[in-house]
Amino acid sequence: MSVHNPDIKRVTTHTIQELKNKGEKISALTAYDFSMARVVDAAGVEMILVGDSASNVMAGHETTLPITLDQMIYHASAVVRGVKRALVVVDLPFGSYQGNSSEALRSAIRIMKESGAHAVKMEGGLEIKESIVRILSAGVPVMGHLGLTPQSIYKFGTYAVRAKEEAEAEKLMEDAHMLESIGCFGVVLEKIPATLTKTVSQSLTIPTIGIGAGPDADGQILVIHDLLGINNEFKPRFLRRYADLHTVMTEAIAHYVDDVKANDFPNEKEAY
Ligand SMILES: Nc1nc(=O)c2c([nH]1)NC[C@@H]1CN(c3ccc(C(=O)N[C@@H](CCC(=O)O)C(=O)O)cc3)CN21
Ligand SMILES: CC(C)C(=O)C(=O)O
Ligand SMILES: [Mg+2]
Repeated sequence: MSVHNPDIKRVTTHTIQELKNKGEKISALTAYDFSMARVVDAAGVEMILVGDSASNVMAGHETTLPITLDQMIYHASAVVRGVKRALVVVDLPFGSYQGNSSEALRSAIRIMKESGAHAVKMEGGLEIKESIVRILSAGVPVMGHLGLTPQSIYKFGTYAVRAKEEAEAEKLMEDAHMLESIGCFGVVLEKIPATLTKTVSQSLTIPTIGIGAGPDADGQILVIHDLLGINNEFKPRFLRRYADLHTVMTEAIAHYVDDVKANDFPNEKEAY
């Protein structure tokens, strides 16, 4: 296996748009730390999202709501130091942009200034239009996020598929067009019917990045720990596991424990 498009030196929002224009799918994954970001970047992924899923995956919270702006900046700055090629996008966390557009702008600027990331992502449509406009006006690229928006989990109550009903599907389509018209460079579509993803992706010029949204998004994203099978509890139907690192890691660690107990580690060569 080799890295795709080795000629691309640095992926920008324009590169992502060009991939859609020429019909090449966009690959994206999350990362939350330096070491993981280095691996993900070197393997050829075009976009790395420092997701607020760090709240679940890194900190063990039930939802994405508790993670703070300072914590997102800590994760994002570590990721940026590990990335040479991919576009680095950072989730604005819950509470850092919903209040008003001035607060949203301040949060986005803090992320850009303190982490060195290239863009931010925000959940929602019309409700947050003014905030997105302000951030875009400051020259910060923004990615939208529609469908299942985990920061609103307590409004919806479940992580079930979104926009199955006609009215919700129409609202999503309107929001997607609004995001494109104000200048967002892309939009994440999470857990919506595959047919709706196809319709939205074909009618937008900007790229869509799907998760649990079927094969017709312009790109795909997964949480890196899910893809690698580090997590063995999270098993939604949309997830494909490409490795069983949970087993690999558990066996390696158990082996180390055995060796320590047996006085086998360290040996003579491993001592000074
Ligand atoms: N590890 C991880 N992976 C993710 O993809 C992820 C996070 N964390 N945290 C933030 C959000 C939350 N996401 C979610 C959460 C649940 C489902 C889900 O489908 N859960 C169950 C129950 C769904 C239901 O209530 O019907 C499933 O089996 O599908 C999907 C995406 C996606 N994001
Ligand atoms: C699942 C992706 C799209 C996300 O928003 C996250 O990881 O926080
Ligand atoms: Mg997120």
